Order: sequence, then structure tokens, then C-alpha cells
Amino acid sequence: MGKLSIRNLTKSYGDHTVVNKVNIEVDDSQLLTIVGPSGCGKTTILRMIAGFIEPTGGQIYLDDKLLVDVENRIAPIAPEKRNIGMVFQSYAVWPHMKVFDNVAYPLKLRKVSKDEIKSEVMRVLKVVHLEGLENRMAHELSGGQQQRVALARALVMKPKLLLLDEPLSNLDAALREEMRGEIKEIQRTQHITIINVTHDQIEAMTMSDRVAVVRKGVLEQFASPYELYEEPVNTFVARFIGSANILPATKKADAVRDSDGMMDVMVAGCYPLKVPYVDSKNEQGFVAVRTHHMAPNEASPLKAHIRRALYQGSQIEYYLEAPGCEMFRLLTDVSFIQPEGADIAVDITKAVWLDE
Ligand SMILES: Nc1ncnc2c1ncn2[C@@H]1O[C@H](COP(=O)(O)OP(=O)(O)OP(=O)(O)O)[C@@H](O)[C@H]1O
Repeated sequence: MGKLSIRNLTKSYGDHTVVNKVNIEVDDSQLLTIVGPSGCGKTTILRMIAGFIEPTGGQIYLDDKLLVDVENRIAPIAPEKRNIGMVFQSYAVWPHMKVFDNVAYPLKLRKVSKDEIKSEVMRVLKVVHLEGLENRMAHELSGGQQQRVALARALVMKPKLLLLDEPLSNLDAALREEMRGEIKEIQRTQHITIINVTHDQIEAMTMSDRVAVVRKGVLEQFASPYELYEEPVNTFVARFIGSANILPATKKADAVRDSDGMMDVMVAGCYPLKVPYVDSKNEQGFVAVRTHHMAPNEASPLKAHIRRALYQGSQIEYYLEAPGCEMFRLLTDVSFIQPEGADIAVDITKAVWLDE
């Protein structure tokens, strides 16, 4: 088991609130990613779960065990008694200790028998694909291998919950990709609940069952990767996840749902469009449009000026300007080739309405 519930979790330093009433529920054996720009409070949330930072408000439960409850003044459970493993960005391994001893360390502290230490260490080294390297010194390993040692050391305690604070950010792109797959594999085979912190939205999308998008300490959206991409709740989430184009749009305050579940909006003052109906009274708002949901069409009333054209081999990405709009992007295949400075017209094939 490893079901985590975070309720109204808050942390303030003086009058600076860095985590503000965050609510998150993670089911057993799921992988949650907390994502957001630098300084938004990701690490603070993780450290409150681990017990290294005391919250200013809220509760955290792991299964039915109350780890901390500020309002009811219940003394927080000490970090080492929480049954939580943690891996950080910097390789927290002892360089002049053997791989085996690095991983065995937490078990030795707990006075586990020698035989059991040996079998447990060998078991987790296999899980992280380091079998055969147990007698190497940690400093003789590559960055990726050292990070696997740190992972093995966290896993050897059979934690209910594994917290990962940007453990992949120091690795090169190929190794990062490989480790993402391995962490997913560990989640599945070891039946462990994982909370991963990153500012990399691709990592959040590809690894997670659920994603928590945080901005300035506030949880903006908590959903599956699919929902975040298809139904972002605001322009911040739409930009951050999948870098959507955001265009100004208007609609009637009493816009109606048609028989297809759509409603009429006007984009950039010139382009009538149907988008999925949302219950909103706002007349001014935005539409979020993915770059591949725009298509060139000479007859379209949405005229745009090509500021930049980035040739990418199989496709071209155009950076476009239109009156009243921030720069937006169109992704096409190479059959549509236009020079920078050209004026074109584009259709929007799919979009969602956002109030803010
Ligand atoms: N001990 C402290 N005293 C005062 N402010 C702090 C303290 N620790 C963190 N903060 C502030 O809390 C905010 C959140 O920090 P946190 O490290 O949680 O962000 P983050 O999202 O993990 O950022 P990054 O991606 O850069 O690691 C920041 O504005 C930071 O300056």
C-alpha cells in the first residue's frame, strides 16, 4: 500500500506563502509528477511529505497513517519513521564506499542480519540494473550509474512511497530517456507509489499517471497527462503543458451548447470558430490551440505574417504574428513552404475556450 493524501498543505516563511492550500491524492502504485516553473514550491512540497520541512498548515496521510496535522497540533512523525525513500538531483552516494556498502548502509543502521543485507542489496541492485558492480567504488561509476546506486539505496528499505527530486536533471538526454523507462518499470514491478518533481513538461507527460501543475505555490490543475493536454483549465497550464498557442477570443455571455456539445466563439476579432461548450459567463477570454491544430488556408479570415520559419526536416514550424495576438506557431509538413516575411492565412481545426 502507498496511498498519499495531502490536504490544504501550506508553507509560509514570514508573510511569504510558498505553498498555498495544496490538495493532492495519489493512489497506491501510481506515479505522480509535480511540475512547474523554478521556485513554484515543488521541492518544498516534497520535503514536507518527507518530513524535512514542517508545514504551516494542512495534513498529510500515508495510507491511514497521519504523518502531520498542523491544525490539530499532532506532532509530526519523524522522517525516518515515515517509510519514505528519497532520491535527489545530486548523486547522494558516498564516493569512497563500494556500491554494495552504499546500498547496504540503511539496513546496517537498522541492524538487519548480514545474510538478509546481502540478499536484499543483491535484489535491489538487480532492479536498478547494477548487478555485477557491487564491489566497485561509487566514484568509479558514471553519473547515471551513481544515480542508480542512490535509487537502490532508497529502494532497499522497501518504502511505501518514493520521492524523486529531479534525479534525472544532471544526466544527458539519452540516459535521461532510459532512466525514465526504468523508473516506470520499478513502479510497476515493485508496486511502489512514486512522486517525481521536475520542471520538464515532457518528463511529466511521458512518465506520469497523474500530474500536479503548480504555479507560485498554488495547484493550478491536478489531472492525467491526457486531460491536461486536452482540457487545460487556464492559459498557464495550456502554455506550460504542450506549449499551446493562446489567442484572444470573445463569446456571448449566454453562449449555448449546440447539439454537438459545441459553442460559438470569435477568435482574434475575425475568425468564427466552434469549440467544446464550457459553462462560463465571460465574454472575453482566450482559445488554446495546439500548433498542429492550425493549417494554412488562403481563404481563411485569420491573416498572419511569418516572422520566423524553422525548418525541422520532416516539418516546418512557423512563428506568426497577427493584430491583437501574441506570437503563435503553426506546424506544417514540408509541402507548405513559405519564406520569412510572407503573409499567409490560417485555419484553426481544434481549440478549447479558457476564461483566463
Ligand atoms: N528557508 C526558506 N526561507 C525562505 N524562503 C524559502 C526557503 N526555502 C524556500 N524558499 C522559497 O520558497 C519558494 C519555493 O522554493 P522551492 O525550492 O520549493 O521551489 P521549486 O519549485 O522546487 O524550485 P526549483 O525548480 O528551482 O528547484 C522559492 O521562492 C524559495 O525562494
